[in-house]
Amino acid sequence: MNSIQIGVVMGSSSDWDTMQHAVAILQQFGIAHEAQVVSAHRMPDDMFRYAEAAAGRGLKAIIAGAGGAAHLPGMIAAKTPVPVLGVPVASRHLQGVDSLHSIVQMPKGVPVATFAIGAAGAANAALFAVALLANEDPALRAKLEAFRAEQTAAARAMTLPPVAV
Ligand SMILES: Nc1c(C(=O)O)ncn1[C@@H]1O[C@H](COP(=O)(O)O)[C@@H](O)[C@H]1O
Repeated sequence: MNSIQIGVVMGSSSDWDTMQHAVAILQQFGIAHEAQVVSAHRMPDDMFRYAEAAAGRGLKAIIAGAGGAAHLPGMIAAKTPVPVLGVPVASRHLQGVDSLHSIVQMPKGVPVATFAIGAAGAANAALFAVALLANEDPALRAKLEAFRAEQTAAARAMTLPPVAV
């Protein structure tokens, strides 16, 4: 069995609607991954254990999504040298601007690569992880290039409706 390469964690099961878009991309590219709830606020000891074990387990990157006071990606980054890709989940009251600011404003020395708010950000975090892995994997690089080519073809095929005014 392939060892797990990418960890996907999120602060709550309520983040799954967003974070499943990252997992869907990893599945599409056949990347061995895991997905689970890990909260810095609600289960800090578990979060520490997850982050401390990540490098030894061979994880190549961790995609961490959280909403509101989104400390999870930054706290994981504080405890592991494994690259952390942060996904701001849209929050109920501030639409995810709070999540974005919480994740992106890391102090110098502890980076979190921060993506857009919501599903597109989650998908892009996974595509970025695929691109990292593809540096060392020519077959995966070819799959990524095919994905891009399909996307280009779809964009070129776009047409616009007639003017409606
Ligand atoms: N931001 C964090 C963390 C954390 O950063 O450790 N743990 C949970 N949460 C966030 O709280 C929001 C509401 O969670 P609930 O829906 O469970 O109340 C979620 O978006 C979650 O990511």
